[in-house]
Amino acid sequence: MKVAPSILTANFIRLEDELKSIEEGSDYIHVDVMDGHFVPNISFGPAIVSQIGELTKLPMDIHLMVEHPLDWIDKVIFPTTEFITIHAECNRFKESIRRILYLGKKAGLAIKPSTDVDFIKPYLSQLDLVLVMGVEPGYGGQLFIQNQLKKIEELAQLKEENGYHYEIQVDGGINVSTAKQVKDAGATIVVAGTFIFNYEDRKERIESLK
Ligand SMILES: O=C(CO)[C@@H](O)[C@H](O)COP(=O)(O)O
Repeated sequence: MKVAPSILTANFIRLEDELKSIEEGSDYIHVDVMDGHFVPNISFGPAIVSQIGELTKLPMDIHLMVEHPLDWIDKVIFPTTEFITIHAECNRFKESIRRILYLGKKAGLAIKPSTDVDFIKPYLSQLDLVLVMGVEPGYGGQLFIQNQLKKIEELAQLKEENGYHYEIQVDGGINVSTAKQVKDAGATIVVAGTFIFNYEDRKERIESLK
């Protein structure tokens, strides 16, 4: 299981130390950009994403929770940007996937808890990552919605049957118990915020998820 700590829950006053504290054992840093429209919350914009990229050697896994991703994608292309994930529920998501791939980055597509896998089936062959939200996007610290496990199983089956290459990422409500459940269902990357950043021993927390 790959682990991507979500920087949303970190203490931004001590950003550099927070980033250093999760480097060992992590595979990516998950960076949530929120515009206050697609989700009710506002996080930070491209200037902070750029600084995060400079402060850690971890590749950035950028999750755009924004209504108009085409206005944002070009602004979050940095040397360490690995994935850019946009939502299937946002505006012009098909063009957005094309734009991410055109710019040479890996493309992810996220689905909210109420969106079915059927809706994104036609695009799966192009994707490097599918993100199944375990909670309603917008805030850390929520409980994992159990019926999302079926979607992970469905995505794992479609991947196997068709030889697709996407990672199956799960974000929201991840702890040791839900990480085991999503792994058994077929997830390959977990994103965790409060489970890692609300505790002193981050290395131990990351290892427990792996
Ligand atoms: O995208 C989001 C929330 O919308 C997440 O990345 C959260 O930051 C995860 O937080 P926890 O549920 O792990 O506390």
